[in-house]
Amino acid sequence: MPQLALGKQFFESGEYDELPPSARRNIRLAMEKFSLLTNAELKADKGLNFKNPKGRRSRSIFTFKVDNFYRGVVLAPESGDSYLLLKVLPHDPAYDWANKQDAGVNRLTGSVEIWDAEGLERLTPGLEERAAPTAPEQRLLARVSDGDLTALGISDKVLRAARTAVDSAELADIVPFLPEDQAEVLQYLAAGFTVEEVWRDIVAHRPSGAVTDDLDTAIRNTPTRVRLVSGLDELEEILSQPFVAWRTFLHPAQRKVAYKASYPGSYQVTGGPGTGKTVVAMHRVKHLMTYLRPDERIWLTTFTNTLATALGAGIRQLADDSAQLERLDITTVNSQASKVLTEAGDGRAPRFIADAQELDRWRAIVKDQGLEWTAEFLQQEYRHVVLAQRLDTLEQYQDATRSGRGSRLATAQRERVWKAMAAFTEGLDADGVQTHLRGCDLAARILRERGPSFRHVVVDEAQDLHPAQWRFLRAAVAPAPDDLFISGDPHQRIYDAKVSLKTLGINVVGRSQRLRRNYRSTQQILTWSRPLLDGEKVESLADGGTESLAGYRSALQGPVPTTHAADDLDGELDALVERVRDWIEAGIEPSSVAVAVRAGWVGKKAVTALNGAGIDTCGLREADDDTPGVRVGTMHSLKGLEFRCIAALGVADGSVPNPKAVTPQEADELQHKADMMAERCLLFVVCTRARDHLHVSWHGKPSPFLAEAGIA
Ligand SMILES: Nc1ncnc2c1ncn2[C@@H]1O[C@H](COP(=O)(O)OP(=O)(O)OP(=O)(O)O)[C@@H](O)[C@H]1O
Repeated sequence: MPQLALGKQFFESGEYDELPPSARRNIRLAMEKFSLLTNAELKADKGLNFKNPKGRRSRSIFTFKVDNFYRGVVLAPESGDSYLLLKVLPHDPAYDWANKQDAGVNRLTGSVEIWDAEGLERLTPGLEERAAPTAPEQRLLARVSDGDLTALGISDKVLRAARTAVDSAELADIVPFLPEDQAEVLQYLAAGFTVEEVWRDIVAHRPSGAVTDDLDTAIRNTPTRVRLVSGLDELEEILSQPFVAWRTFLHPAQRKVAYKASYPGSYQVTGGPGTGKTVVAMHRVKHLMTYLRPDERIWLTTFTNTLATALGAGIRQLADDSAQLERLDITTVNSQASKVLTEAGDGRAPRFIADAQELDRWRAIVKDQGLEWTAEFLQQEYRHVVLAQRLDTLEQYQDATRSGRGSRLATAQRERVWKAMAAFTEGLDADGVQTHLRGCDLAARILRERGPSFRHVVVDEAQDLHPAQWRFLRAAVAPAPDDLFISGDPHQRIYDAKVSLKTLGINVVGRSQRLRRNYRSTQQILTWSRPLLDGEKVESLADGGTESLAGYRSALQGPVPTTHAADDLDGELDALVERVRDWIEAGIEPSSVAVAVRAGWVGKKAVTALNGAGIDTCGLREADDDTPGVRVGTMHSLKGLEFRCIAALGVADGSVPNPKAVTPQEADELQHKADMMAERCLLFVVCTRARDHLHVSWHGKPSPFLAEAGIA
């Protein structure tokens, strides 16, 4: 029985979803024939019109007729009866693509490799010429011997091209032409990893099978890039859903984490922006759902409602068993806490106040009690000391270490601060309102009494959770194998939330994995954005250590981000309109473009300017997938999202960092540093939301973050 298979290239191109229904139907019919006929019969079939392209590099790559306009490209090894569908393209591009590709077997893992051999061969002599003035021992991979490269699965032709690279940027030039696994090894070596580390962290995790020259065996050996199809029913099911590569092709590091049978306790996955942490969290949910016992439930949680909605949509693409899905709750931490408070109270949901209203209350208390501290100071003291450590009495507060706070408070002062705290909470209770964090604290206390409600909790965007929220999470699930699965990135901490998970009863020591491959943004966007955080100490998610972006890279290529220094706001808005118009005229959907601003009033100006130029816009928070128009929103509202194009507007001195969000150095040195770091991370988060294009602008002096990064 022939083995049908779909290649990652076929999913990735996204072109299948765009094909007319008649072409899609014909692809299904062709695949049906593949499943019925022998290799020889297929090649003789008139309807399919199997053709080996004239300039082909591989004897096993064929094109076949889908209809008068489209042709499919398939790998059909002579040695067997497997058919790997690689692409469906219009007639000429299909031949062009098929002509350039070669197929081989990775000498280390036995997996099938398809690469742009024409491009690689065409480029290599020119690269050698370019590299000639640089002595071989000064080139990028000089410290790695040919033997080691070969042992890591690098083939001779790739080795020859890789040896020409003098720096990572030059290596990036050839990456798009290389077999994926080999490119990955070279990128890690280029990032400074040793041969042993690459072996241990990358190569050893790859699925491997018998290494033969036989492409038929190799196709079956490649689960990370090939989806084997068991029969026509399964094919029908796959082709009837929209194509999303992450659903099928996990990186070995992602698969290992998501589908490990069980962890003896909590587990943590970290990684830079776009490394697929959310994808892994969703696959983990799928895995856990399969093993759920009757009466058990899973809670998948994240930071904002927008992200929770996106998680819901993602999970439904991944798992379609409605009985399983009914046992999954997807809510933010705050709304789950609200649910617990509602159930425990009189059935009415608590009324939450926003940060600005909270600050107004603190201002009133400062005035009433004639205090020497600012409202901001008291708000932070309440959040970072009192709520963080769950202090209930003055005695506890007097004894508390105020780590992270840069100002000292004497005993008498603490007494006065405590009086302010009491006035604050009494005021909330008297008015029947609640802050979200206090709500989480109360909900955690209720659950500790009542007992946990979930068997597993999976947390995404964990870096911004406050200790009170962590206590609620801890109380929601009993300590047990696979209790908490945590995913987050400390480089994206934009709300100054630091926790020691261990002291909260969550232990991930020895149970964590860092992901390094970015699937979202081009390497150019990563290379541009990384210096924003270079040299900064980024505290890890769990316990005091530090986290780094070592080895963080992307296989995607695109244009270098652009900057624009304008004389005034009007000039900056003109440049924004021009850039957005260029993107749209190049065929990018307006809804895939986002404009990020630090201050709301700048957003309004951007909307007026874009609308005035005939470009529709819509507020980021109000938009759903179907709302047309360019998205405009605050930098914070971009958290966790992604867009093909991002324009960051107003990245100027005096706006980024936003002085209102930064405690003055003289008021509290440590808090000042923490606030600055959160603002720095915010800019990093915004830049790394972009998939293809990034545009950053300012007028007046550029943001000091850009200046320090050597960008402006
Ligand atoms: N194995 C994969 N194959 C293809 N695409 C992937 C894979 N893993 C992730 N992606 C894609 O990469 C993008 C980023 O993934 P995801 O949102 O999970 O990353 P993240 O680490 O949670 O990002 P961030 O921390 O920046 O919010 C998404 O478009 C996702 O579909």
